[in-house]
Amino acid sequence: MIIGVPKEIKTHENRVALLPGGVTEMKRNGHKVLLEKGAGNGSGFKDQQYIDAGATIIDDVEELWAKAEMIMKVKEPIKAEYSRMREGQIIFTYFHFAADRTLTEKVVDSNCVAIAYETVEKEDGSLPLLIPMSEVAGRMAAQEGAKYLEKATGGRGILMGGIPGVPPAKALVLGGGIVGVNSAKIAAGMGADTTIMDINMSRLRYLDDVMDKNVNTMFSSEANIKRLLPDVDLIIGAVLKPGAKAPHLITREMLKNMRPGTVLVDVAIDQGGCFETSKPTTHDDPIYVIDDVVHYCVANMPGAVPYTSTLGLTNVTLPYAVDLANKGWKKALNEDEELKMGLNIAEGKIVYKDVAAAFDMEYTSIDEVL
Ligand SMILES: NC(=O)C1=CN([C@@H]2O[C@H](COP(=O)(O)OP(=O)(O)OC[C@H]3O[C@@H](n4cnc5c(N)ncnc54)[C@H](O)[C@@H]3O)[C@@H](O)[C@H]2O)C=CC1
Ligand SMILES: CC(=O)C(=O)O
Ligand SMILES: [Mg+2]
Repeated sequence: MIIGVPKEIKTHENRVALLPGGVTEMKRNGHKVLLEKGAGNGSGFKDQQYIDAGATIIDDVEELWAKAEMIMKVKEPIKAEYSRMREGQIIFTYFHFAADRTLTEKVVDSNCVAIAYETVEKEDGSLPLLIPMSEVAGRMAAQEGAKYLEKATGGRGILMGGIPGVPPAKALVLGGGIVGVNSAKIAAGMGADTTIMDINMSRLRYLDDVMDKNVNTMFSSEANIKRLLPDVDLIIGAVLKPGAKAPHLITREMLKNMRPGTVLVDVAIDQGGCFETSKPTTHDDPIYVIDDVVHYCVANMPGAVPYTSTLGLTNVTLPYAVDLANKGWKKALNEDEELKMGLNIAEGKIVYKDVAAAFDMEYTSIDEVL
């Protein structure tokens, strides 16, 4: 199979979908890799390393998309890329369809095969291709939160850990999954008095067992959230129902109950965001203020630490990509339930229920396309 790896073009997105070692692995399996010139630069991997591994460097991105039978990317295709997607082509990347109707419609119209990293799912419900990026974004969320709590960046001017004689900041983490546990770890490590909320009681029991002393757990409900709002400094949004649009746990009205300079970091923004007032921002211009509350809503947080993120991502995506290349998408998905969960749209049909539901579009059972 011919595999194409374009350079990411989203603002400050420096990750790349395949490492030189991945090229070697693809070649060993009889495949050909086309890499867009400079695609690995942002993560510290030079064209020459890819050439040495056996890749062909392509200068013209249109040519790369036209020739590739499978595109491996990091972020969802954006406007400039819509016209490049084509019938029968496998696109293996993050899509986050439920947050983006236009993208959903463009992918349907293209008749390509969209396999989304974020919905590949193991039997135990874990999301193996999302986990490493959630680990990165979770850890970053606490450090970005600490930064924007500084007065000069619009925050309340409170130090996360306080000092002897002065209490620390209070952090609230909504969702105790991978983003949640990682952000709570860092926030608590900085000394913040941290609360994690979730609707999954077994998860709360686990977190209660393993987290530091300055982390409390609380059942997630509107009443409990409202109770904490007047007193928290930092809120991290980390909820997820795989593939679906995120629920709004904090409404615009509720911002009035917060102190000026409170910081919201909405990591769930890639699925539409869990605060009503969230809208996607970029690393160029990451925050905005509504009712004196600072909002940080960057949809590709891991793009800021591309060395760590590219290694973390490609560690987990490569085996699935090799399988897709070796078998073709239908056979690979039919033989692997985990990968099958990744198929969102194929041949113009939406086969992931929560994506169709997000836009009231037609849903087709996956077995009809496989
Ligand atoms: N902005 C960015 O750059 C990035 C965003 N993400 C996003 O972060 C979000 C969280 O991802 P993960 O932690 O990996 O998911 P996860 O599945 O590990 O955890 C989600 C948690 O939310 C809980 N939850 C669901 N509804 C809830 C509610 N109403 N109240 C409280 N908790 C609730 C679930 O029980 C689960 O424990 C996803 O939308 C993911 O795509 C992940 C990586 C990077
Ligand atoms: C998961 C995701 O959206 C990202 O890594 O950018
Ligand atoms: Mg994202």
